[in-house]
Amino acid sequence: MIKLGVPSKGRLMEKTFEWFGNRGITLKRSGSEREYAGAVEGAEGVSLVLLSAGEIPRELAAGRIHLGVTGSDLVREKLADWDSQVTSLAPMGFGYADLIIAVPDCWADVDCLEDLDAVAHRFRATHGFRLRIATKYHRLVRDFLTRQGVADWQLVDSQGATEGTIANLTAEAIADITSSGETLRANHLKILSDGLIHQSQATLFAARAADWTGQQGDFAVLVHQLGLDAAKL
Ligand SMILES: Nc1ncnc2c1ncn2[C@@H]1O[C@H](COP(=O)(O)OP(=O)(O)OP(=O)(O)O)[C@@H](O)[C@H]1O
Ligand SMILES: O=P(O)(O)OC[C@H]1O[C@H](OP(=O)(O)OP(=O)(O)O)[C@H](O)[C@@H]1O
Repeated sequence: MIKLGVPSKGRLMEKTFEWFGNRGITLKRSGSEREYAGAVEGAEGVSLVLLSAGEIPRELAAGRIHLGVTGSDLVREKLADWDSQVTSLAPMGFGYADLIIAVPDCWADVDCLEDLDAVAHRFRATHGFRLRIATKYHRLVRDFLTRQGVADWQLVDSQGATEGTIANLTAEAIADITSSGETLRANHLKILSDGLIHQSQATLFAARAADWTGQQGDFAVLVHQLGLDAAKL
């Protein structure tokens, strides 16, 4: 069987079911409301595995699932050298979110990364420690700031309510995803003009490490059914 990993709850799950449904494949949760079992109708040799969106990158990398739907941000964050481990088969047109760097609105002289670099330098000289950026996207933020030549910062881990860390005095800046911008506005934060790290959306990925032996026939049919460009595979 081709194992397809799909987010187990919320809008990502609903939109994923809709995306496959529009292509003639019915995915559904089977069993009770709280049971994480799934069923597939309309595609031969495909089984459904319901997983946390955040765990799907690791399951793909380990080859425990052949295909998986999750945010492109999560794959880049959780997998070192992600494109050597998975192939991106199709952006799915939902689950849009931007990973950005934001600072307090009241930092009138900080609008871009160059300003942040200058402030971070002064901050370290004044306070004796590096300016703190709260995030759960450690790999993506570290790589981005290093590439952009910003120095004198440190990352502090925040697994949720990240925009609140500044008011709580545990960070000076944040890096988090935003979609409507409401949370940033409510917490009096502004995005740096060149602070966009990644534009994420739900994406269908294939695992390079999965055992594809004997799955090629069913996979070829699935690729056709989903309208994927076979030449890209
Ligand atoms: N407004 C939003 N808030 C949170 N995540 C969003 C939003 N818009 C899109 N996303 C995307 O949804 C994905 C995160 O989904 P979700 O929070 O269900 O994952 P998770 O961290 O595995 O959750 P859990 O561990 O609670 O199961 C990310 O790829 C993220 O970019
Ligand atoms: O731009 P917006 O539409 O306001 O959305 C962005 C917010 O949504 C996410 O939080 P989530 O609700 O997943 O909770 P979290 O604090 O646990 O990350 C994200 O971490 C932001 O806080």
